[in-house]
Amino acid sequence: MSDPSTNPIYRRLHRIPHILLVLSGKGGVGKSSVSVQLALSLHALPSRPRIALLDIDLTGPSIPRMLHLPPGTGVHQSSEGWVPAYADGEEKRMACMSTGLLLKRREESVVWRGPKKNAMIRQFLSEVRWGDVDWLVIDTPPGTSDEHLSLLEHLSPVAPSLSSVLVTTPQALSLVDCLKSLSFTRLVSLPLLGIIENLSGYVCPCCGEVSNVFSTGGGEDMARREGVRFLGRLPVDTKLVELLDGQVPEDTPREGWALLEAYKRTTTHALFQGIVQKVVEGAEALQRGEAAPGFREEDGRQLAEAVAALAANAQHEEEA
Ligand SMILES: Nc1ncnc2c1ncn2[C@@H]1O[C@H](COP(=O)(O)OP(=O)(O)OP(=O)(O)O)[C@@H](O)[C@H]1O
Repeated sequence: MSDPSTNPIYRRLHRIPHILLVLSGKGGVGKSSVSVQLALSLHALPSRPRIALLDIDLTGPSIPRMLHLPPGTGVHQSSEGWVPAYADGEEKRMACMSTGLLLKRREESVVWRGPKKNAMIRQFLSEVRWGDVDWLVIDTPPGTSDEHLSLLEHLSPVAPSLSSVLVTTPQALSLVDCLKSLSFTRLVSLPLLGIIENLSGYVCPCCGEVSNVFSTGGGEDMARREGVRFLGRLPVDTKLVELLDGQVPEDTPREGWALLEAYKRTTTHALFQGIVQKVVEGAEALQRGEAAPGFREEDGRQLAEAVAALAANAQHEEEA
């Protein structure tokens, strides 16, 4: 086996204790907003961890908009690699990198084929100067695409730090795709910390009360059936949308990071506390060598070996 210290991705990432992939079977279920909320909620922990948020949704990057970072903000080249943008000002505990930050205008489209996407993912993993971060949260594209395979191939030298969470909505169509993503995590031996059910119920914009006007519970049922941990349910919250669309309410206290302060005042933030606690517990248990609940490798292979087998199979099918 080759010496991992010669691998630029290993050298850049091997000191990060927790690398968390946010997955969803389907587009539009709220994966990016969950990634941002995970990053914000981790940032707000009393232990004051340092967070890096990497947007691998290369052609549909929404993280910069949600973090209120306009194109071109902060990202620049230095002799030691790309310096990421910081969303929390001088505190510099929330670093972000995304193709959205490299564009000149937000409306600019990114039309790339597989090899260019693969090269960009590699660059993001090997060339960004994250510094000593405690959590690297990676927002991935929906489904189980070429990008996922590239990402896991590149990340296999740091496999012991990897885990994932899966976002779904309660509707049957989303749940079917969620099950496909769940089986993907097993196929590649990627530990899954659990399932989050988003857009489940509704927060009254006037009183903040949560009601179940739509179907709920599908994600929880699936988690139970599959023996996977259910991390929690997040309702439709109009205040959250306004915030992630770039509007910090007028009455937000001005000390501290305005986005985080405004987020802490949403109903969803209160509900997210339980989720982030379970994520931290799950990731720390993994670090101690315990298996994630319901985690089973499809055929007993370790991540690197399983990803290599899947990539070889994909190549074989392309050539056939
Ligand atoms: N709990 C929620 N309450 C209200 N709106 C939400 C919630 N979660 C997500 N949204 C909104 O739904 C839209 C889609 O969310 P988001 O971009 O996070 O989905 P996604 O799964 O990442 O989509 P894509 O597949 O396009 O990357 C956004 O406008 C977001 O603000």
